[in-house]
Amino acid sequence: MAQHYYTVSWDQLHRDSKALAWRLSTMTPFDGIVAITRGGLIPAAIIARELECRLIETVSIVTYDDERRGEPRITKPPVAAGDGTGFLIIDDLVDTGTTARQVRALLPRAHFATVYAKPAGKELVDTFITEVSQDTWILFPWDTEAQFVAPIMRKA
Ligand SMILES: O=P(O)(O)OC[C@H]1O[C@H](OP(=O)(O)OP(=O)(O)O)[C@H](O)[C@@H]1O
Ligand SMILES: Nc1nc2[nH]cnc2c(=O)[nH]1
Ligand SMILES: [Mg+2]
Repeated sequence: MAQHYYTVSWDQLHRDSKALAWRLSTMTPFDGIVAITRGGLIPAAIIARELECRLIETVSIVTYDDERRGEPRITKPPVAAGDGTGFLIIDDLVDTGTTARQVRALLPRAHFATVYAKPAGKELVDTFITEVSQDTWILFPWDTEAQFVAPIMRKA
């Protein structure tokens, strides 16, 4: 289990994804975006809007079951991105780099960007915005919901 949690709100995810779009805007135009599902879908939608890119391809890769990492399985390869030339790959984060390695092998010539990155995987991506420590688990807005929390004194 992770030592720390880093909770990302919808608002923060939007802001961080937009910051990534600003950085990528100096590298445009891209012919299309490849979103790594599922986590890359929402960042990819935000970035596609900012870069005025209307061609979105997907690659489906399953590596985790909650916080447990397994063997990566490609359940849908990209079909319209060739070797990746001119394409931008978007994922929510890179952690160990397992997913990134698989996708890079499929699309070696694409530009790879993530919103968040951990040290073990950050060398595998070309551009990212925010780094968190390796022992931190990022909780995305789709992983969480607001709920009652007991007062500090009651918990003690
Ligand atoms: O660098 P890694 O150690 O490979 O971890 C990063 C990957 O893990 C998560 O995907 P996950 O497999 O949980 O699937 P999901 O996107 O469908 O939630 C995340 O969205 C990245 O794609
Ligand atoms: N939600 C989430 N999925 C991950 N997959 C690999 N690392 C992480 C993480 O920190 N958060
Ligand atoms: Mg993913």
